[in-house]
Amino acid sequence: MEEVSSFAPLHNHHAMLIVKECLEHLPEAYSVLCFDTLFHQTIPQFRRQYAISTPPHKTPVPLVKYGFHGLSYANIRDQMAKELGKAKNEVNLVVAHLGSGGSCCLIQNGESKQTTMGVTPLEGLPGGTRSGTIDPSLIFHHTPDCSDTVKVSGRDITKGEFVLNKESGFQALCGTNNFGTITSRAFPSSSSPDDAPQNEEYMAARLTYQLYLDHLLAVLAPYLSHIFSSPSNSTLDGLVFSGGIGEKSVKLREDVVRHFAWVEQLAGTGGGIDEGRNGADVEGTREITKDGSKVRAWVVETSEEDEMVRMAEQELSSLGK
Ligand SMILES: Nc1ncnc2c1ncn2[C@@H]1O[C@H](COP(=O)(O)OP(=O)(O)O)[C@@H](O)[C@H]1O
Ligand SMILES: CC(=O)OP(=O)(O)O
Ligand SMILES: [Mg+2]
Repeated sequence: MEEVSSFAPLHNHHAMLIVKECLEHLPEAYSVLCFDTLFHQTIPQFRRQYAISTPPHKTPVPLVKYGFHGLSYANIRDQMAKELGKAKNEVNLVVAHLGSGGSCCLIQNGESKQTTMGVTPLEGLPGGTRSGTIDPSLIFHHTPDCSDTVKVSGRDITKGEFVLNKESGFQALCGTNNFGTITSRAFPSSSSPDDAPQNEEYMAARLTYQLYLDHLLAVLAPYLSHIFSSPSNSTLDGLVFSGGIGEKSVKLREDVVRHFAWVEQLAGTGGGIDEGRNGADVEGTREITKDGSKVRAWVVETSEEDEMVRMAEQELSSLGK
């Protein structure tokens, strides 16, 4: 595990510190490691493979897509199956887990079939301080000494990874990594579109919001079409919003769902976003689109902790403990 720490520099090192503390202070306890990548083992090989040669040196793990937020996706899949009264292996979902790092997952028949994060959590959507997918060559021009290392929290990390993980994303675009702040700057509630402020802060927030929405739609559209066009003619059970941004940003959910209004028009459902449901100040799993919508959208409060408890209980009961 030490060896793979560098693959998720914002996460694995801290996870390793917890593992060490547990081993040291709870030596009698039975430890269960819950991997955030496990849920994505069902992604087909052609989507896991990168079109690059095998490196000449040995790497701790093969350089393929692993995906992350798997604990969250498993928990959301289970919550949605319960909500819909379906078996877990029958649900078809497109899930957006949007937190300080964001990713999306295509879930068909209860299994992950594609996700946006890759060999590390950097690929895919931009995040609070992460670049997300960029032209890989850009970093050599931006930080010519990108393979030199810097010390972060007492360990070495390449300058390139530091820039891409910690000095990019929303923070780099508009000076804050909080999407709530970005939305309130970009859409000040008091002003009409005609007298919206044209200052730098407003413009930067606006650009960040547009960029994020655009990246998100560029992922969600093909994921939805995978479900609608599947040979088994399966139905979409939900477009799910989750994570801090997905659970809290009424505006982003509305803009995403409105983008798919054409699906409702073609199908003649009269469906789409239900402003009352979307804006309601309630907690827990709920649908936010009108009854009869073809793209049924939901908010699901994810719990990676619940999924870890479930995995640990399953492991212990299989051992008769
Ligand atoms: N009111 C809000 N509206 C939109 N986004 C919000 C709001 N409050 C917090 N957020 C976003 O939620 C993010 C945290 O999400 P969370 O899933 O808890 O992140 P983490 O990836 O750290 O687990 C914050 O970084 C912020 O961008
Ligand atoms: C795996 C990952 O990127 O998690 P988070 O988005 O919570 O940082
Ligand atoms: Mg999180």
